[in-house]
Amino acid sequence: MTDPKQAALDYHSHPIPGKLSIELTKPTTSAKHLALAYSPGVAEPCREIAKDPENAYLYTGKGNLVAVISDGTAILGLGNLGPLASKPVMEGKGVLFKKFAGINSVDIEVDAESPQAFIDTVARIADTWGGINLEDIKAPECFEIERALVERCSIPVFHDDQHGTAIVTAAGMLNALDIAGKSLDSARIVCLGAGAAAIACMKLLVACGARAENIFMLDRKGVIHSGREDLNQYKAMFATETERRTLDDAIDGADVFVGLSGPNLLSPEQLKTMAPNPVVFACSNPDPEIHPTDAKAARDDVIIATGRSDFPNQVNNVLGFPFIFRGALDVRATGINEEMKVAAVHALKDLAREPVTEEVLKAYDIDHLEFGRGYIIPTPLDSRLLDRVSSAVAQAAVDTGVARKPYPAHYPLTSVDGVYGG
Ligand SMILES: NC(=O)C1=CN([C@@H]2O[C@H](COP(=O)(O)OP(=O)(O)OC[C@H]3O[C@@H](n4cnc5c(N)ncnc54)[C@H](OP(=O)(O)O)[C@@H]3O)[C@@H](O)[C@H]2O)C=CC1
Ligand SMILES: CC(=O)C(=O)O
Ligand SMILES: [Mg+2]
Repeated sequence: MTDPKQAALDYHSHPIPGKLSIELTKPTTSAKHLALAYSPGVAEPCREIAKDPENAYLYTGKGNLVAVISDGTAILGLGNLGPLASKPVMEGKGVLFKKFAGINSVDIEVDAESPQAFIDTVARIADTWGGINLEDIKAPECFEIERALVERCSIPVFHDDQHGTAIVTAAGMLNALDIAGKSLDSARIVCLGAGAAAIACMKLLVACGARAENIFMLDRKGVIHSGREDLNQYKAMFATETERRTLDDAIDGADVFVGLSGPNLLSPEQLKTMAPNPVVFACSNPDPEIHPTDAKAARDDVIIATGRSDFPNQVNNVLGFPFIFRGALDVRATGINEEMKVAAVHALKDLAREPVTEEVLKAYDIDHLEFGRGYIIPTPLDSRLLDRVSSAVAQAAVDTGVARKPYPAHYPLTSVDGVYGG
């Protein structure tokens, strides 16, 4: 059997290093072409953009170009390995942008000595892009970084680990609880992790109907409760009045576990103490808080999801960011607001309830898949996502007044070949 570690390294290094390259969109075979592409022809669009910056959307790739920017401080669940070590993940996000939504991207790994240095670096290059996807930046710094960049930039700035993850988690959670015969407004929720992804997920679950008083959030020191004096302002929003202190205390009787922390932190014994039909989203990458095989061995009524592509129920922001940016770029939205996020939640949730296509069955080499315990959320290889999520996001942008262009005439999108319309 192929060693998975070696297979992953080979995939990244052969036949050429890396996962992305840049293609040309114009002919370049003659001197005439070169005189248009470069000197002297290139001066004409330069003059037009100098007259009106909006012309950059007409004469350059800006409108379909997203920067994937990280400082490498929270690479998946691997921690702070520095900017360069984050490059394979950032290239990976670029692969997903292109494959699933036809969006070009460039990854940028910033070696910044402070959050302010990072903000200034990104703000100075912001006009180059149609949007900025911030990635794998640790909490609490990520919150101020995103806030400052949203304020300084006139294009969508979106911290994927916060909002992409939250959107997909909320969609999967609404479906999973429905299947379990429970509802978000009465579910008792344990969230292990209190960082970028965890805080955003719990905020969006509350916006979708969960009760803040029903949520126990934990960091490395245990339950975030009102008696703690070491909480930053983001954790403090989830401080509860409780005597529970440890994961053992919090998980007892809980309906839901959301893991956005690190590997192997939920034991089968702890899972056994949860309420009937527990919903477990063990979303740490690459290694979940509990392995699905161990979870199912511990109890057969569990509905389990992970962030990985090699198990059913992949709750991962790959289902969000490509299509959210597609919709936002196509109406030239100035930002990605709460209404656009909620629209994406419902588009994802609803698509999972439709019959699965042959294309998906083939891609996953299975005969059958239907809405239920083993299928709570669409798979990333479902090509209907492009239309469903992008159009919902674009419509919400138009409806809420952040779109600078009308709802796209070339929608619905049936494939990435159609993203330029025409
Ligand atoms: N499936 C998906 O789509 C996504 C999954 N994730 C996963 O979520 C995890 C966190 O990512 P992110 O939020 O970006 O990172 P952050 O660095 O912002 O947050 C990490 C959080 O995890 C907590 N944590 C770490 N180890 C433990 C532990 N042993 N016990 C309790 N809490 C712990 C930290 O606690 P403290 O505050 O005390 O340091 C911190 O609150 C990663 O594993 C990542 O792969 C993230 C985004 C998307
Ligand atoms: C999926 C992702 O973005 C993460 O684990 O950080
Ligand atoms: Mg990430």
